[in-house]
Amino acid sequence: MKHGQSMEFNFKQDNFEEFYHIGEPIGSGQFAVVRKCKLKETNVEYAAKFIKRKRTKSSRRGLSIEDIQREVSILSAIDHENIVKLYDVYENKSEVILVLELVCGGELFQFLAEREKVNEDEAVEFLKQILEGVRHLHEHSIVHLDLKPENLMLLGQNSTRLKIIDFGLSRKLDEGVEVKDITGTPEFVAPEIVNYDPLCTATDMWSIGVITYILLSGCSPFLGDDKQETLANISAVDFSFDCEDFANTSLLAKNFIQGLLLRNPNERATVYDCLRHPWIRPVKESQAQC
Ligand SMILES: COc1cc(-c2ccc3ncc(-c4cccc([C@@H](O)NCCN(C)C)c4)n3n2)ccc1O
Repeated sequence: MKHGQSMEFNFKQDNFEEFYHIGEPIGSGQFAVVRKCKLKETNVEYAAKFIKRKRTKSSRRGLSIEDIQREVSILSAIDHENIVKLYDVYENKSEVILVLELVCGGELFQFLAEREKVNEDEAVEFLKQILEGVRHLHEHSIVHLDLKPENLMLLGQNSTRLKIIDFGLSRKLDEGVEVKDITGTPEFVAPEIVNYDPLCTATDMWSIGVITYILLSGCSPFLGDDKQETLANISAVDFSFDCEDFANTSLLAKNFIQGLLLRNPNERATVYDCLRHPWIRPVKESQAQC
């Protein structure tokens, strides 16, 4: 597959169970369940995302084939070590089944929950992987729009290698086509989502700012007592580093977060700015420019 060229997937009409053993459920989304599965021919394990199809256009249950094709088209256009891979697609009357790279180290969220927070060196190692994966997306004019710890998964039980999953809200930014009215999880959405303004790559960068804040403190910067309060805090960009958990956090780390949690998307650090930020890529003595 050439760089940037979508690998077109013809949705296979074969009976999925003829080729795969279906295993236990490992996760779920609104109209989807993710199960382990094993290819009979090779015994290799995969993740299978079973997506319920709308039966009629007016149905409120299930996803339209257009929404499903959008995720397949996006997943098939990307190939990066920090983004989950799509291998095959099957369909029947009621479901579309995405055969994906199995990521079985659990959600970064769980890793964090067991540790409450991580030290700055560990946070930087996770963030470098997130930024490299998001750089690949943004270079292909793709925005994820649902970046949060639950969608950042560790490859294996004792691995700190990270994969971005769940492209159900992701979009290709086509020239001159405004992307609006998409809502991820309130805690992580940018002000432009709250205000129904056009979305862009900077929308993902805001979420990375929220994820970094949580990684370093275990606190969520805009979380209110309810959804309305959370969205009001986001719209007002009302956050601080007062949380006692920031007492020992470096100024560079706070500067990194402040460069992302800015109301104006045009002022926010890009993924390139973040990869060059001295907190992420410290300038070694020998490299110091005189
Ligand atoms: C849920 O949607 C997707 C899941 C995946 C995916 C790929 C490989 C893989 N290995 C393990 C899992 C997995 C394991 C536990 C939970 C989940 C998922 O359901 N949780 C994501 C949370 N999201 C729904 C907020 C997914 N996955 N999920 C890929 C694309 C998706 O759109």
